[in-house]
Amino acid sequence: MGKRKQHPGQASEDAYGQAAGAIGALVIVFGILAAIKTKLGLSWPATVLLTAGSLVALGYLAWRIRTGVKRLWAREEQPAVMRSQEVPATATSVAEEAVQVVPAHPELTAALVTAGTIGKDEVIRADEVTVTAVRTGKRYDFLVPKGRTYMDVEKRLGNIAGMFGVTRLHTKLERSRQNERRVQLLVLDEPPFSRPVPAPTRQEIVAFNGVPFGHDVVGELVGVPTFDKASLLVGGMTQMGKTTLVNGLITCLLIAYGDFDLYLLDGKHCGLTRFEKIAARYEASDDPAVMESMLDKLNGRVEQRYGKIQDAIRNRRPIPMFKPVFFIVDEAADFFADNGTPAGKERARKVAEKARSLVAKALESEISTVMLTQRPAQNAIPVMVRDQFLYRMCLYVASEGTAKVALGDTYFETVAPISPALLDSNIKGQGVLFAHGVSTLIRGFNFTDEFIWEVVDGVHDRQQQVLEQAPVSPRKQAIELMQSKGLDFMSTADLASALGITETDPVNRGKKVSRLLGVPAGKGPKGVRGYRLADLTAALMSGS
Ligand SMILES: Nc1ncnc2c1ncn2[C@@H]1O[C@H](COP(=O)(O)OP(=O)(O)OP(=O)(O)O)[C@@H](O)[C@H]1O
Repeated sequence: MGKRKQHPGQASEDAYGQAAGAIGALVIVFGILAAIKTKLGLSWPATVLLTAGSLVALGYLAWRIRTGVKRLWAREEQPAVMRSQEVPATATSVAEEAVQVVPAHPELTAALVTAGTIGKDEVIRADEVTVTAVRTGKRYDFLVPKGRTYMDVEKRLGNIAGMFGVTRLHTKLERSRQNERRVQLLVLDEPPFSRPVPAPTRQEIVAFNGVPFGHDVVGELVGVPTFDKASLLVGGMTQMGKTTLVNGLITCLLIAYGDFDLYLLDGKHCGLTRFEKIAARYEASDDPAVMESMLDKLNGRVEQRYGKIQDAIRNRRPIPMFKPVFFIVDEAADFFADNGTPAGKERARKVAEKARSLVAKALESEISTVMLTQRPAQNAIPVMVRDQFLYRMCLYVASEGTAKVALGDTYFETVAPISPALLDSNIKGQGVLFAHGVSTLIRGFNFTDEFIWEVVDGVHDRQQQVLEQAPVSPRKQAIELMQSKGLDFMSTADLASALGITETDPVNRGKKVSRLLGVPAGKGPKGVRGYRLADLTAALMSGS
């Protein structure tokens, strides 16, 4: 915008106006001073000085009032401005303070970051870590960062073990029931089971919640909550402790379950002999025909039990409780092998199918199978049988491939697997128990003979009491007769005459005897039809 041009006449007029205004103002000032002089009676210099001083003082007062009011206004507007500037500064200082007050746990943070369990920008807070010294190592109790869970640690347990300078075998992980972020990690400072742990007492076994299989790496009892609806396959190379483990397991079952029917097939001939006295049937044999006959017997019991379950459902009654039955086979692989002949192959096929059926049907009928094999080769136990086992255990084997035979083909894809090939083969009886998707390193019990005999004798005495107290019946009569004669087996013809059956036709006579005894006949030595003492006793004891 340009300046407006001024007219020359207008400038002289302005000067004239301003001079007139100045003369007017001087006259007014002179008048005011004269009035003050007259009023106060002062000399002219004093009047001028006093008036000038008063005007300066008034000006200063006005300036103070003005700046005071300005400051007041400014203070009212200030907080909003301050807040926007101060908030980030305050948050930063709190965060800095937190980092300073709660430092990261250096060992765990470094181990978990490098193992890939937590991110590089995450930490394990030192105030959320407790480290306790245990007998054989250290137990770390800590919380993983928010947004992570126990599973993140479990998935990388092998890598974490490596960060601690040990192997997966040296670690044990436990989760909390209260908090998904809580982790209890045990890190052993020496190989597992380097020191022997004494076998548990009867009281400790009774107090255990379930059936104990062995000790874990810190010497605590480990097992399964129940053997109902479950079966177990145990693999491991020769002389690794399978038979000792299963002897311990039977002893614990006798204590935990009290009473059950035990069917033992001792392919090793002397591995399970201690329990013969109380077994419903004990066979020391590696003949597949013997296995088949036991499977027939047990599958018969399964059918009987299923019949009772169906009956109960049809008649809207509660499902009956059955006496537990355990079928334990040592050196099981021998029974699935064939001798190369067509007949041998056919028998092997039938044995495999019957074993599969038994293990599969055990779920509802309370008949559990335990099989041991020292030959965990791919085809030693048919896949259709292997796949049915709920619980798996593998002692030392030379390779991961053989471990898969016992633990399952997909075992090494499970969470935190333990490789049985890494076990120290000099420490007998240790193995990986895989139950309900969790792997635990355990060492089976090595009970003294005295302890096992004491448990067996206790069970035998109880069995005899039940027999004595049973009401008189043809079955009881047959048992007493066979016991008095010291016989394990009696032909149908002999039993018929002892029970007063005069029928001469063998078929009708057989039917009558079977009806009286409530047990189907079987074949004895030399193919003679008749009854086993063990079968009659088992039927009397179980009331079936
Ligand atoms: N938990 C254990 N503690 C101490 N020693 C044990 C343990 N388990 C097994 N042993 C010892 O290891 C040896 C082999 O045990 P066992 O006979 O049970 O092995 P196995 O695997 O059944 O052998 P095989 O397959 O050759 O029949 C035995 O001398 C036994 O005393």
